[in-house]
Amino acid sequence: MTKEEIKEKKRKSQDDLKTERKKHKKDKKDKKDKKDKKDKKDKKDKKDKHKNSSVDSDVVTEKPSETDISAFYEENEVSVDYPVEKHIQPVLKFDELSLDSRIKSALSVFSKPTPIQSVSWPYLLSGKDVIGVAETGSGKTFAFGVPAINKLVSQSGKPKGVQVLVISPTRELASQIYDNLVLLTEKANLDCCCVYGGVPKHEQREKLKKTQVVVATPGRLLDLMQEGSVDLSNVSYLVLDEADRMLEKGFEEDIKNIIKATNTKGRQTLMFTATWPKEVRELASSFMSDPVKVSIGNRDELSANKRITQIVEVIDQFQKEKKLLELLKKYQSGAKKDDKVLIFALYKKEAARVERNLNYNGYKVAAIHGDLSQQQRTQALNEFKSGASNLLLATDVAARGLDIPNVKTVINLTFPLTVEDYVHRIGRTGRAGQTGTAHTLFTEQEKHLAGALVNVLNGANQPVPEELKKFGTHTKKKEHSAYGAFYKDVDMNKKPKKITFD
Ligand SMILES: Nc1ncnc2c1ncn2[C@@H]1O[C@H](COP(=O)(O)OP(=O)(O)OP(=O)(O)O)[C@@H](O)[C@H]1O
Repeated sequence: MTKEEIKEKKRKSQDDLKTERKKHKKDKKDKKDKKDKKDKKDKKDKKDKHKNSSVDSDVVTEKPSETDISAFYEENEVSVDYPVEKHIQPVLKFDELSLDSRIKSALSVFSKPTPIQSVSWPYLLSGKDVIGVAETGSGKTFAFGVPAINKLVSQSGKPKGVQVLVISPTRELASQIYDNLVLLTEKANLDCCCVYGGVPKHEQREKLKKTQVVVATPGRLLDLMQEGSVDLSNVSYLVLDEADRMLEKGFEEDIKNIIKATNTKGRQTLMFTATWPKEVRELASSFMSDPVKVSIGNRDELSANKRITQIVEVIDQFQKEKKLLELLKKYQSGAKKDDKVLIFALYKKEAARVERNLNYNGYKVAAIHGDLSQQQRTQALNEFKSGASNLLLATDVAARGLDIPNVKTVINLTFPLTVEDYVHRIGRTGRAGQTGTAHTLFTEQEKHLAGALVNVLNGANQPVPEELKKFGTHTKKKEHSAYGAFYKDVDMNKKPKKITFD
């Protein structure tokens, strides 16, 4: 090849490269334009979708403006999984809702509905089955509770038999839901009864004879059903609170047996939770009829409350208890000395050891775990709620649902067995619009959960420590949902052990 030919070839290949680059740039631009166009269209569709949603005149008395609704949907990242033509507009103020005046008066302590209440109430009041997914501490108890009691008071005459049943995974949570529902039933001259294990049955049997509303943990409820002390055949409003926990494989049979005993034809079924993993969705739908799924925030991915500052520290597991003492100094000294701190351990043996160690170091600590009697558990929780004690040590029995005022910090001394449990645990702070901090000690033992934790941190715009990234960011699929918060040793080869609620 002559020099000229070589030059010509070089020039040609440079031209080719230029054309290639130009083409690539153009493709990229086209792609971007296409995406922008699609985003614009999606946004428009979303707006139109809300415009198209109908007002159910029976449940909504006043119509909020379309602009208000669009702004509300966007601000709260509301998603309603239901055919557009069947959508019902949300209620943005209590006044917009057609509710019994006694129930309205019980709500007057609040200024307006929370987003999950705004969106789910119109569907619930018109008799629809609803799956409600919203962050921890966002008012889900009244979201399902208000329509339940309103349904009872709308009947002519005093309703007979148990008509509303709420199932909850722990005794403490059942008791808290009961405390909330009683605020409504008392006003409406109805009875509410709470049924859970660890306390004598006699009083519960007596109350069951005349109540219309029951809040229960599954174990004790089944026990009372088997001895014939409760008839669920009139239950026409059934709620699974912390629904994903209640649908885990180890609990499936108990829940099926309870649901079978309810009024299967005319029943309205509700599932509420802050985490809705794919694994439970199919089973959930088998108990529901044409459900509306309402989510607040982007809840298709596991996500934590964004008002919680999440700090994750990767440390050697033998350093954990020393580190805990440092953290308590950090979170409970000076101006913060009376701040409430909740510490999570994983196993009850671990909790008992840490409790001794904290007492030895001069901390007055209340504790809730499975080795304690129900009376001790209730007393510890009450002391922490009232502020008589500002340090509570708990296992995952306290991870879900508990609404304890002013918990400033959650410390995860040992990481839970699932990242869903992590989201629930840290959700004990930052409730009802407040902020909070979650400080988590992460060790190599939990490295298989690192990827999922990184996703949760990223999703809430929290810093991800380099040491955590080193464990790899792949997410391990949950192999069996029975290894939840109440499970002891995780051996993936073993058949899942049946977990019972009491
Ligand atoms: N409309 C409202 N406005 C302000 N606060 C409210 C409203 N409704 C309920 N709350 C309060 O918000 C707090 C949290 O409510 P709740 O315990 O029902 O949360 P949750 O969504 O069930 O949380 P979790 O997922 O942890 O179970 C409670 O103290 C409750 O009284």
